[in-house]
Amino acid sequence: MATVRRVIILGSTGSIGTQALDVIAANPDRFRVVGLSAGRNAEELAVQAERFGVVDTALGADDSELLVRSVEADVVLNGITGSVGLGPTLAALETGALLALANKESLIVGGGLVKRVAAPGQIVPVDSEHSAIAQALRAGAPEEVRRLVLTASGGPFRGRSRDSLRDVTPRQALAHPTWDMGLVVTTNSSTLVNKGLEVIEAHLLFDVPYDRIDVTVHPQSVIHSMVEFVDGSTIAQASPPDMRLPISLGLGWPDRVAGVGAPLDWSTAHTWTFEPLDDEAFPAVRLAKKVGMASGTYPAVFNAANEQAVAAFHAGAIGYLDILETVERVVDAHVPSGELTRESLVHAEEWARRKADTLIAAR
Ligand SMILES: NC(=O)C1=CN([C@@H]2O[C@H](COP(=O)(O)OP(=O)(O)OC[C@H]3O[C@@H](n4cnc5c(N)ncnc54)[C@H](OP(=O)(O)O)[C@@H]3O)[C@@H](O)[C@H]2O)C=CC1
Ligand SMILES: CC(=O)[C@@H](O)[C@H](O)COP(=O)(O)O
Ligand SMILES: [Mn+2]
Repeated sequence: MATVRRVIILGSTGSIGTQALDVIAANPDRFRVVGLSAGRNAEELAVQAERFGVVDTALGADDSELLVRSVEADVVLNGITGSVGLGPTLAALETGALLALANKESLIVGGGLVKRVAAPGQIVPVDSEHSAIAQALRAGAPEEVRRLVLTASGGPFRGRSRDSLRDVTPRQALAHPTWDMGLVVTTNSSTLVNKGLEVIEAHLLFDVPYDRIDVTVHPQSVIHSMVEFVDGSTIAQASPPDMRLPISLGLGWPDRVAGVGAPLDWSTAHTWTFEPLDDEAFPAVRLAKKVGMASGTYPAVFNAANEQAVAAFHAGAIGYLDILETVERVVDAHVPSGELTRESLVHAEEWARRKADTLIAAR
């Protein structure tokens, strides 16, 4: 019989956080919440703390980091949105707890810094594609892996030309076809920046070079990603689009949590389709690969510029196509300086946000 795992949930008021609490509430014999954190929503945090009998809570990224350092836990689920999750990610790794990582930005931005602190197997991906790959990798040895194939839903604007996207509204960008998620990741899915970030995330998690990581568009979001092996076999992970499955695997890794999600229904006819990514209409994946290969502070600059541009788009300050144009211009202007350290990262991120803000103000 497995022991009850003590879990800290960072970003507990968000999409990932609330679904994690659903999983835990349904499995009290497997998990117990010992810490909760949010950004600003103190009211909801207090309700959650009361419901789960949690004493230790935190608001903001710095306090989330302190919470992780001061409360003993077996698993830390980082469900914070944005690169502000880097401090809590590093703190969780330093405690030796398992890190169930939804906050992809912290790994992408921290890159080598995060990898240096992480013990082998300490980071368990919660992002659906990377959870799928982690599951598929159980089917073969690392040297037998030829290629990773990430699936992308294609977002709400799949099939459209770049020109036709000029006047799309925030409301349209938030109409994700298959997933119900927070504002930033949903917007990033529409621009395909999310897939670009996920390619970098896959490279960092699984040590596969960029020229062996592909993206295919799969609008149904049922195949969550695939691993191609050297003998030509491809292992895909399939399940209805429901984040409670990868969240439960993140919390219980390497064990599965029974009954957490509905399985696929084979009694009705249905079709899964795949199509190539339209790089002209959606250049984000190409740009992200370039940034990932450049490594160092480039991924942090890419992400910070995108965070600024996404916020500006939702504030009505720029148009939809300006998001990626801003990111591209900031990346092009970046001059990396020396070794990757926490300080050089902070410096590069601050520079990227200022540069993006200047470009946004000039629109
Ligand atoms: N939602 C999903 O299905 C998926 C999400 N992800 C990734 O998971 C992460 C979370 O996404 P999602 O749950 O959708 O986002 P949400 O916007 O729904 O939730 C974000 C959470 O982070 C908290 N937060 C925001 N800023 C801070 C801060 N400065 N310090 C501490 N906490 C903060 C928010 O608190 P408050 O409510 O107080 O603002 C909230 O709890 C992202 O990295 C995303 O890319 C990956 C795959 C799927
Ligand atoms: C559920 C999840 O993991 C999201 O990151 C998802 O990938 C978004 O969908 P697309 O980016 O494929 O549109
Ligand atoms: Mn994903």
